[in-house]
Amino acid sequence: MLNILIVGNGQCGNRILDAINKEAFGGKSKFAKFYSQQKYKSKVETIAINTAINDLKELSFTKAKDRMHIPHLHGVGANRTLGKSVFEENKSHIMRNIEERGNFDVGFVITSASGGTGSSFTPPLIKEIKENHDFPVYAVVVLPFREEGTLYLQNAAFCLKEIRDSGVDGIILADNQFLKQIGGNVQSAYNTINDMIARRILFLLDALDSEMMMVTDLGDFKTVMSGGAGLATIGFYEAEKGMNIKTTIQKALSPNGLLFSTDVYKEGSRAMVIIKGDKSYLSIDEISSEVEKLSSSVGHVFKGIIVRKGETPQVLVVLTLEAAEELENLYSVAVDAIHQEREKKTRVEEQKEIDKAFSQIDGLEPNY
Ligand SMILES: Nc1nc2c(ncn2[C@@H]2O[C@H](COP(=O)(O)OP(=O)(O)OP(=O)(O)O)[C@@H](O)[C@H]2O)c(=O)[nH]1
Repeated sequence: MLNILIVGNGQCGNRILDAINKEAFGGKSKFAKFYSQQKYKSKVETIAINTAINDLKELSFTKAKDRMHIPHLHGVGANRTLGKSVFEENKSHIMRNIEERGNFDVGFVITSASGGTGSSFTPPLIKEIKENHDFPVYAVVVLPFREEGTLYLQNAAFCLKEIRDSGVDGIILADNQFLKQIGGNVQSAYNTINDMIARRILFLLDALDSEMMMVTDLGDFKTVMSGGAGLATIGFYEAEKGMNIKTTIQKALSPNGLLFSTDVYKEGSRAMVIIKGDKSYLSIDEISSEVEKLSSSVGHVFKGIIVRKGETPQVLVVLTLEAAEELENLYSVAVDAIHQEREKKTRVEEQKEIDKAFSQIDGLEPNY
């Protein structure tokens, strides 16, 4: 049995964590958390951390003991410099909360890259965990819609770089912009995206702690995640009626299944393909031919099969990337955003000249 830590930082991280708890408690009901046992086979500890109390109150499936409020007005308003100093002031308190929960085999920290709290807490939190413990820690990072504004774009660029430099064992990317194809209004898109991420993480946990027909384990996951440029994404697909396993694997690797825009066959570095379902669907020949196709272009592919009586086949692919064109695009828009913010700041400085002009009449009265 694995001991797993999942931390959700900031509003986005909190909500994805809540979606994980919703799935794990098997719950549609808001009250599920009060009486149900988690469905996890592993021992999973979840902690939602936020500076904004209202974001924590909004959670429906995360127990009160798993919500950690770091008082700072109503969030840090997308200001990462402020966020970092709030983390520093509360670091020992946060680490104590984690440490009181025992030892872990693996940890996940979930955040948006672009807000204030999550994006500034996550890099130093991972650094702190890595310096004091020896379990692998993976970041699950949500990238912003590109039209959300310059502050969010510049935050995303700096946050990702800092997470990479934090000692993290790998970054799993999910991109709101790419996933917005799902449609609907923002709130329902968020819920759908959060459920998609939650489902993939729970499938992964299930697979890492399963007795499979063909085994993949935490060691294989670590090897996959250490490949490529330290970046990864996850694909998933549940077979539709009559769909064979070959097509289901292809769909998991296509834009239909991935959390981040990538051409798997061009940008992939290592992969882990896990197939779950009733034995009758699992044609070993079809599975092998698809896995071989993938390994001929990405290099090593670990394969795991979990036989579950009566279950519709589902495929999960963890894929590390050696290149990421979409991330390069994001950085080039972010650089423009950083320049825009800098110019704006200079303009504001110039406006201080206006203040100087006004101040010339301080203390004077009009004479008529
Ligand atoms: N997928 C997804 N993205 C979200 C959700 N909520 C917010 N975001 C995205 O997260 C980014 C904003 O970050 P938040 O997590 O809200 O900010 P925070 O970390 O709480 O920081 P502050 O509010 O600035 O203190 C934006 O890019 C949003 O699009 C959510 O529930 N799901």
